[in-house]
Amino acid sequence: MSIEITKVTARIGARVSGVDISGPLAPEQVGAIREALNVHKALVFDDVRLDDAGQQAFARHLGDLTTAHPTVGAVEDAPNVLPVDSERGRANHWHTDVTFVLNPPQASTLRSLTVPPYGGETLIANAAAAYRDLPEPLRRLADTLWAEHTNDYDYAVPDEEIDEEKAAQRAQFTSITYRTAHPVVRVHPLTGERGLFIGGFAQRITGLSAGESRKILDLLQAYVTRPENVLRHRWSENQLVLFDNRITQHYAIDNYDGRPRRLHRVTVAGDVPVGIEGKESYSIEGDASHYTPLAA
Ligand SMILES: O=C(O)CCC(=O)C(=O)O
Ligand SMILES: [Fe+2]
Repeated sequence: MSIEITKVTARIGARVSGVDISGPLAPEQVGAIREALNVHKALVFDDVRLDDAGQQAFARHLGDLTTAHPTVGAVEDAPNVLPVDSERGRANHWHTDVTFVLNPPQASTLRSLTVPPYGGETLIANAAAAYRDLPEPLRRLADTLWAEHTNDYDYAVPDEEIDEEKAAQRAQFTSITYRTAHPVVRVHPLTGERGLFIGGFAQRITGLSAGESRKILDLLQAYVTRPENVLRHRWSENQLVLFDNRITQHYAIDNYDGRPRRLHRVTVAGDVPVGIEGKESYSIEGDASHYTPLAA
């Protein structure tokens, strides 16, 4: 059996077959998966027979795991597994996972447990294609910018949707404030590819006012979310999606009428981002070393 990679769209996403990720993997198989991830940014594995331990073991092939989340609790008896449950909040905003810490996860895995009968797709965008799409003057501007990412910002939730439980979840999410400055254009450490590294936790462009920051971030973000740069993944049960968190953003569409939807997330610890001039991200507030070991 040899690994087969089949593109899902021109710019992002591929299905991987010919490898059983529930068992031990040979170094060549891990190498082929890593290579496919570098090229396609998001990989879909169908009919996986994994439990939490198996998902953790698979993710560990790519590096050390983070604990489930800096501030949100793990699945019982699985400290590296974050429950992604429609009951516990919905990630229907564009983001890159946990970019408010100094070394955000390099990769995320999502495994489907319960899939709603309709809707509930995950959008995943290629932030490198977005960077390449920028007209030259905007690319030159982006190259010079840094952004502050934080978990503590003004999440817009309509008042009628705030109930006690949601307020408690929000309080837990922001129970420790993190703030980190990252380059707006990040160089991928394995491929040298440049990508826009912004997303929902990027709230402020260093040196600009909040209002100016919003305009610049919105302008750049529009290139990330261009339909050509986005994979719309429709879940079926027992799938695993692996995406490169260094060079993508994602969005969980809230279009399933509150029907049950449950995924489990395991993330792989990442490196400290580096900008095009070799300068590293720096922490402004909050030490997340308990959450994510610094990957070598
Ligand atoms: O529910 C999804 O499809 C994605 C959830 C998400 O963004 C996350 O867990 O990081
Ligand atoms: Fe996410």
